[in-house]
Amino acid sequence: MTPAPARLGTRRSTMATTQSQAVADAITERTGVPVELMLITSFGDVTKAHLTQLGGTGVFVNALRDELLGGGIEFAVHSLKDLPTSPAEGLTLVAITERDDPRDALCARDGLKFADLPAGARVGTGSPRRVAQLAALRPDLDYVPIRGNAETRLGKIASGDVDAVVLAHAGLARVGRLDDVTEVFEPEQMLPAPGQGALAVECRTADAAGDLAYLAVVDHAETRAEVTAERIVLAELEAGCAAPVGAFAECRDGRLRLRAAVVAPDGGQAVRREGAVRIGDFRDAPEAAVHLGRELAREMIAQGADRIVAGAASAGRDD
Ligand SMILES: NCc1[nH]cc(CCC(=O)O)c1CC(=O)O
Repeated sequence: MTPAPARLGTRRSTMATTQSQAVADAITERTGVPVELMLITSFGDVTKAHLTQLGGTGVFVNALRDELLGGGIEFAVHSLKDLPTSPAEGLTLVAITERDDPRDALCARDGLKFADLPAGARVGTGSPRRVAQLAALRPDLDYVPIRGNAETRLGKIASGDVDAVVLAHAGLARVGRLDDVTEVFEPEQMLPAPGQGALAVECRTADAAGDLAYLAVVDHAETRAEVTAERIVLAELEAGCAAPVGAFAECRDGRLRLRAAVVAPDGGQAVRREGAVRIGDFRDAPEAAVHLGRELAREMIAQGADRIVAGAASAGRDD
């Protein structure tokens, strides 16, 4: 007997449907359960022009969560970095998938690298995290807010509105635009947003331990430990997705290494820290990740990171 299909709610954008379909395929392949994509239109999708004023990506997340709680879909796939750090009542992140390349990427005209951009060049990004870290490296460039999905933003290079844009490598991969990348930023230059590149599978809490427990087949323990540490830093700094906070953790050689930075909007002031813990047994990883993230955030606060976050709070949001 074929199991009943599970309904996966997704936004309509290319990035959303691509990542949802990839997760759907992985679930079907490993469990035999057919997954049906359900296209959900959110308020944010019909009022794109004013997304920054609406409160960033929250509107997209909320539309899917409303469908989950209302029973219209069984599960949803979100870009983890778009999810607030506080848990949603009645819902559970039943899986965190193995993350794609977590780094940010530069797409510039004429194949230019970041160092090749002439002084005064216009770089399109509305993300305070990206602007602050880039300004710390190149204060001579002009960082301009930009709206729309990845394809729209890349179009502004072709039209001459901007000389370059900075986007997540993972997102560019999902919309098939990696050919536009002229440089990938290493974590030493720019730390990604907490959770960047990872996808979160969310369902009703009652189903997570019951009928939909099989969704956990796409969970990836290393990624979960990494993004847990990163998101704890964000939560401890009481910073939302609009804050100039970069955090990047890596599981390697039995260790979990975490690097984080809080940078003032003009790049002038910064608090950067790194730390690591040995992880003997992967079952202990989530606890070790929480501890590592918390300690690092506290050290950063002691160095004034919370004041930089508060000072940047009036800036726009768009990561
Ligand atoms: N807020 C938009 C958003 N949410 C997730 C991604 C990229 C994919 C990812 O990080 O998983 C992007 C685009 C971008 O930042 O360039």
